[in-house]
Amino acid sequence: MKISIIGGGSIGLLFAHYLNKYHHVTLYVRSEQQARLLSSSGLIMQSDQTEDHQTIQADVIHNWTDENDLTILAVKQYHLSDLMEKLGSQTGSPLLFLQNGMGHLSILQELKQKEILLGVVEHGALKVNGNTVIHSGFGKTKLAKYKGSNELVHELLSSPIVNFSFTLENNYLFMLQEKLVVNAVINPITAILKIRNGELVENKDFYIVFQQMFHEVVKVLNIKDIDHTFSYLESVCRQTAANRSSMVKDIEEGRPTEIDAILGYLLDEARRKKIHTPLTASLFHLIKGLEEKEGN
Ligand SMILES: NC(=O)C1=CN([C@@H]2O[C@H](COP(=O)(O)OP(=O)(O)OC[C@H]3O[C@@H](n4cnc5c(N)ncnc54)[C@H](OP(=O)(O)O)[C@@H]3O)[C@@H](O)[C@H]2O)C=CC1
Ligand SMILES: CC(C)(CO)C(=O)C(=O)O
Repeated sequence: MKISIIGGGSIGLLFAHYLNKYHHVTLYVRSEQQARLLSSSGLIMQSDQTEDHQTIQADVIHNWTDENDLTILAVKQYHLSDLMEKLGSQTGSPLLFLQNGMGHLSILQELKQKEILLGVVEHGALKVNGNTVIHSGFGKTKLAKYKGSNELVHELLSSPIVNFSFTLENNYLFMLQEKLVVNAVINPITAILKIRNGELVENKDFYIVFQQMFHEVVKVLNIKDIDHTFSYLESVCRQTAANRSSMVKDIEEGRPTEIDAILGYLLDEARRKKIHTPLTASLFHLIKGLEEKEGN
């Protein structure tokens, strides 16, 4: 397949590395400098097991068109609004959105593309510089259809790429909600306390707040299988125990966080459903306050 990836950050570089092994990938980035670096020096992927260097096609976002089989959106939630005009001007090729949170659901309704997929990335990736990425956590990418046929999903599922598999989920809403629970509980609390993910389940007092937040979130999302969802949340927390969440890193590095698409989305839902969510509101404002204080 001819695949375009928009965004040369951690996830964009990771996806470009793996998909380029089996497909024809072009990476669209914001700066001329990064496009030149990738085109001239190639893309480097580092992990515990290996370091891999390959040539990659890269260009600036200005030159992106939908003359391809798939465009993958690998930017943060808060970057999407800037791309809407560009995505709206082309209506042909299918799109795959990989963002955490659920803020992007409302903008998908505005797009005319006939095929739209949603993805949940369970890998960990860390951009080192414009052409180097560390694959820090091995997982998989879950895909679900938002609209259109299943053909594209099956093409991706059948790409035999080592350490980079895709699975098909039946219901995009359940898929995004499950990840939202994880990000809504783990990210804000770890960012406020500046702790590793694992400390949430290791420290008995932090664990009380972890549970309280979980119960608020599942109530807003009207999740029925509470035991299964709590086990999933706890297992992610234990599997990523040594990690610092993306929100901790965003706050510390002075970048905006994805809090609007995570807790902001939940607060809107809570308001709409008239559900009282004092802890979600407090965590939301504490993160907003930290963003302001750290100049994010
Ligand atoms: N990193 C991870 O391990 C995981 C990330 N995710 C999710 O994946 C999404 C992407 O995250 P991540 O890759 O870490 O984020 P990064 O901040 O590392 O990368 C985002 C990239 O998007 C680029 N970008 C922004 N606007 C545009 C534009 N208009 N045109 C082209 N490029 C643009 C930025 O460019 P510039 O560098 O020029 O600013 C940046 O390189 C997020 O929603 C995140 O929550 C999910 C699971 C794991
Ligand atoms: C799963 C988790 C919490 C891993 O750190 C994550 O997705 C994040 O940090 O954004």
